[in-house]
Amino acid sequence: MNWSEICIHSTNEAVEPISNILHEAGASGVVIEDPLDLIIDRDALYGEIFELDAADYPDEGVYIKAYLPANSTLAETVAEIKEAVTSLIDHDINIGANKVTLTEVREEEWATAWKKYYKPIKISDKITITPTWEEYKPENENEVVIELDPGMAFGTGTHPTTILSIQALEKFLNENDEVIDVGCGSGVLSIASVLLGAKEVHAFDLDEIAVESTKQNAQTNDVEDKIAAKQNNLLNGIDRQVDVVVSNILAEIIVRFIDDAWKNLKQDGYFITSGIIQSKKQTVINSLESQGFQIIETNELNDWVSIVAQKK
Ligand SMILES: C[S@@+](CC[C@H](N)C(=O)[O-])C[C@H]1O[C@@H](n2cnc3c(N)ncnc32)[C@H](O)[C@@H]1O
Repeated sequence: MNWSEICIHSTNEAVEPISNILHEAGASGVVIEDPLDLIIDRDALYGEIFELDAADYPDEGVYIKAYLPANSTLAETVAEIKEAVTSLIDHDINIGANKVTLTEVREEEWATAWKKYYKPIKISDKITITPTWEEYKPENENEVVIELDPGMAFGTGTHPTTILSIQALEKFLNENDEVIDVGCGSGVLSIASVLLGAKEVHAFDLDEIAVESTKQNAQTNDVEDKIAAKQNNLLNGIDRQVDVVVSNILAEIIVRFIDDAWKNLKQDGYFITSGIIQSKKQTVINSLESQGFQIIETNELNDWVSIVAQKK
């Protein structure tokens, strides 16, 4: 089969909603080409070296690429994608240049195109994420290794927002904690929570494919007995008292369920949020504080921010 590579020139802020639009349109393996990846000292930060070619990257903004079957409905699919992306403006999301290009690619290129970016990555001193198809030998017996095949779900573990979330989990999660993961995607944060000592995790995602991916990846990592994954819209209808709520979703979505996160947390519990673009950081902090949360710390990677808040 022939495939077409769709490339959308947009902004960091629009990466997640556009990735969702592409997935919903049936695209496979979304690749983000962010020029900041060229500057960042990956070797020092995560012990991982990528072979990146500057020619693949825009001067400003990011390229979001995905692969669509080049069949008779391709033109309609691309038109729908363009319309959905443009309508993000109505949600106050900056879509930047919003230039869409289409290139035909051969099947072999498509199959490996996104995988070439996905290599074992050291998230912290303790945690390494490796794709299921790569051989990886832990450097020492304390290293926690998460094996992932995200398939069509978001969450290779390599995105800065996921890295920030895992680093916060490593710092604030205690042995035997109960955790809720809102917007679980591939299940990467749920699995990290269990491997860091959580007793049980309740993982929710609106997207059925993400729920399946979480279940599959939980099995691959032998933690399926500790992760209950379910389709759910944010925390609607959820009523439990946990130690940690973690959520890597856009700022616009986080502010919509801060009250539910508060209700579902024990006293002194932590709300770890990520997926927040720099310009929306203060909005999220203000909403958290007006709910009664105390901001414990904020962390930044590239243009992205994570916030750790505590129910006091
Ligand atoms: C940025 S991804 C994060 C995936 C993974 N947790 C990670 O850190 O890599 C956000 C996820 O939130 C999900 N999501 C978006 N809106 C949602 C909603 N209203 N309720 C539940 N999940 C939602 C998306 O389907 C997507 O899987």
